[in-house]
Amino acid sequence: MRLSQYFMPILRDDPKEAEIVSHKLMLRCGMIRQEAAGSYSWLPLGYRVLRKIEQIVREEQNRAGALEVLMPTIQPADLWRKSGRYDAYGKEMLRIKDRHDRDMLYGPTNEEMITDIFAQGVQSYKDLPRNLYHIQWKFRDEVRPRFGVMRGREFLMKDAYSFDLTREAGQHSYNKMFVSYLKTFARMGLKAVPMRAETGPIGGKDSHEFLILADTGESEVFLDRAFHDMDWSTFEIDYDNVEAVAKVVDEFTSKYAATSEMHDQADYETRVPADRRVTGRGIEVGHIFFFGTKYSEPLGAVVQGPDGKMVPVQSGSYGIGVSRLVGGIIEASHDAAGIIWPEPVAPFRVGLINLKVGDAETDAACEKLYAALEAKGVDVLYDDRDERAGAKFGTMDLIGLPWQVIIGPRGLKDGIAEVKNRRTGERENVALDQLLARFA
Ligand SMILES: Nc1ncnc2c1ncn2[C@@H]1O[C@H](COS(=O)(=O)NC(=O)[C@@H](N)CS)[C@@H](O)[C@H]1O
Repeated sequence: MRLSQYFMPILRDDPKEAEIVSHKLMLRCGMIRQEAAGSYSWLPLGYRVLRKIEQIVREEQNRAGALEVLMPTIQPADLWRKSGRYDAYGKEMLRIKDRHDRDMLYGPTNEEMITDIFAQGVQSYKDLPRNLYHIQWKFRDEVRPRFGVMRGREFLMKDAYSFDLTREAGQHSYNKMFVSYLKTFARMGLKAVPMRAETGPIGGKDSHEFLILADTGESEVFLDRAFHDMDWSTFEIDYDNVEAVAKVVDEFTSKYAATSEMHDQADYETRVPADRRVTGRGIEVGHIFFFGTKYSEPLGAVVQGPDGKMVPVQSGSYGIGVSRLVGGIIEASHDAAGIIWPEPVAPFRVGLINLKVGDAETDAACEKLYAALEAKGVDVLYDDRDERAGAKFGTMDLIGLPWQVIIGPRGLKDGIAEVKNRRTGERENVALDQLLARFA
């Protein structure tokens, strides 16, 4: 992509309404624009990141055996009346009427709808287990939307729903989602620590939330430093191996980690030696629940068991804040100059900087590399604007692409370009004919 042809309205200064760094940087980089309280347009640079995060979530859900569907954002109120949540959900629910005066709502979540879909599609225990998920916009009329996309009113969520015959089988479905979350967040360069959690309006009694540590997190967390020493980005897992999956869950739940709502100081001091106690703040990027027959019973999601009797299925629901993650990753990965994108979610992998637009040799060298990178499918943003070098460096550091390739007349004399690693700041001179191999 040529920057001279892109749409990336950079702001020079921190917008006054932004309080936390991710909100400031997303506005300054022209990634989003606020349309209403808690509701944003995703501009090209931000939308590329959102789609990359969504795709990683999708791949790991599919790998865990979940099946992707897509349900509407607007739901009939009747389903919610059956479960009793229509009134219970409170003011967060955006209630609307259609032209025939029918009660409808903008879905804050989809337990009722997916259970109804499942109920009509499955009659026998032989069709279990199943896990259906979608990645869809939600609306929650938060009393105080803030921190940009972190606590929005319209936000993108992956929500998955599992269906099993027995509580024990349901536990394996829950455990598979637990493990898939560890892998999902690790692929984004995050260590999202699983913590026992409250179940709130979703219900049930088993629940874990996954938090990334960041000073601006809304949750206060207490954990064992041992988590930091674990590397969970590489482990492979056979999701069909019930014991192996349960073992990973045990490994991650045997260490102490709790938000303030669930924290027990005495237990903390007993289980975690003083030098390993870490407290801080965390951003909840995922939350999983097991709630048994809470929805299958009122919605009549029953199957014929092996003994011929009809039983309500055992269910859980599993959410990831896809749009929240864009802000969350910035909170966990930035410096004074701007964002530092982990490569798997970066909007572009390479920022190509032409230090002297108009200089024939420099233009030619940049065009050649740009075309070669594009031809190899490398996401490259080519800053071909007629701007001062300093401004170009500032912009590239601000938007946080993982790699910068800097080409100018001086370097060309020696047949080299400068390659800068945005995360480490390391600079390296690379021969022009070696550049493509570095990235392709
Ligand atoms: N107001 C919000 N803005 C942005 N992300 C949000 C918001 N509320 C929740 N999320 C994200 O969505 C995830 C799941 O939301 S939740 O309420 O915990 N869970 C559910 O809604 C269940 N139905 C899971 S399928 C949260 O972990 C959080 O990352």
